[in-house]
Amino acid sequence: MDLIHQLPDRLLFAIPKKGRLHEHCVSLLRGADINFHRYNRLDIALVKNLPIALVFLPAPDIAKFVGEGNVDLGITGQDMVEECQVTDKIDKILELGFGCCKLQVQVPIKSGINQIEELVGKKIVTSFDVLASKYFAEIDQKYLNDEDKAEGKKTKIEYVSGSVEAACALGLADGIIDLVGELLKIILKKLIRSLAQNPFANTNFFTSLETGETMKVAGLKAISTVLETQAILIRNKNPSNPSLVSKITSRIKGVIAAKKYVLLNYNVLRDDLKEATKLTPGRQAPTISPLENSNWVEVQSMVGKDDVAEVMDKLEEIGARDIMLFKIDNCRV
Ligand SMILES: Nc1ncnc2c1ncn2[C@@H]1O[C@H](COP(=O)(O)OP(=O)(O)OP(=O)(O)O)[C@@H](O)[C@H]1O
Ligand SMILES: O=P(O)(O)OC[C@H]1O[C@H](OP(=O)(O)OP(=O)(O)O)[C@H](O)[C@@H]1O
Repeated sequence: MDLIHQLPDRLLFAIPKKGRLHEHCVSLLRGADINFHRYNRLDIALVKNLPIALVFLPAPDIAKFVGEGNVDLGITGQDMVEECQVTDKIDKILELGFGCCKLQVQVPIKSGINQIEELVGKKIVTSFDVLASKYFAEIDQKYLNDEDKAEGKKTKIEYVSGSVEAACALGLADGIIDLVGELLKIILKKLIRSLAQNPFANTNFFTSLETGETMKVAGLKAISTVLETQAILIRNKNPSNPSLVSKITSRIKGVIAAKKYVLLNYNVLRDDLKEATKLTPGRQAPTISPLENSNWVEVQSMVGKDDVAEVMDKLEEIGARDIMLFKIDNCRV
């Protein structure tokens, strides 16, 4: 298992070794047919079917290493790229649609604080000290009076590596800046739709999602948003193998698109075709095939998963028949 000597010819692709993004990344790689075996406790894995080595790193290090060119490609949060100040050193290839959350200024509900300016000159605890310092530098500039500015007064930012939400309760801070999970809008929409159809369904649905629960449990409320973030695929500006980077990118795009779309197939009277294809215009155009009975045609079209139930209802209303929905395992769009 001489991994180290096999690395020079391989593209280095970093993914988070743990935490919120790890499982999503592993399933994305599997979907893109990037096959690997990771030996227990090893943070490097060779990909069996492509000249790639996966490197499992903490999310902040991924931003830093891709920015500095030690690693060619990586998946991390947009927040990490900005906190590590490597925005100019990397190319952001793709938003991945998971790890969606907001970096927010939070205060104890009981503090009576409602406006960001009430925190000026006070103490903020965070793991995002770079972003927090930038954010409060502007707030201080706006709200501190000239006398305080002349005295060099400013909001104090203190770094902690985790469990930020405990800082106010422990008397360490007046406010914190921390991530707050955001329910994916798509999932929320779906849930509302499914509840409308069956009010007793899916009551445990929320427990598996990022929720904002930590903030609530810690007795905190958000008073301002510093940043909205999600997981992104990033590359160094000079990757070692640009064509392999393109290949991986288009495979990952395919996996993401496959998650977003389904394939609808239905029959409709020729006279109703125009109205039907308005509902299912497809990505380029729908495929239309004649049937033995010349009054009817068959239509095939990719439809956003999000809207498909509504589209099917409307197709039925205009007289479409034999409406079938197919899951897409993978695609190139
Ligand atoms: N609650 C959340 N909801 C959605 N995405 C999140 C959430 N918390 C963090 N993230 C995203 O995941 C990235 C990694 O955060 P995470 O806390 O999982 O990392 P970690 O510190 O490596 O893991 P751990 O907290 O297990 O030590 C963040 O930079 C952010 O982009
Ligand atoms: O809105 P929620 O879904 O409740 O998630 C928010 C929490 O998630 C992150 O921490 P994480 O749990 O990853 O652990 P950490 O405190 O060790 O960073 C973040 O720092 C919040 O504390």
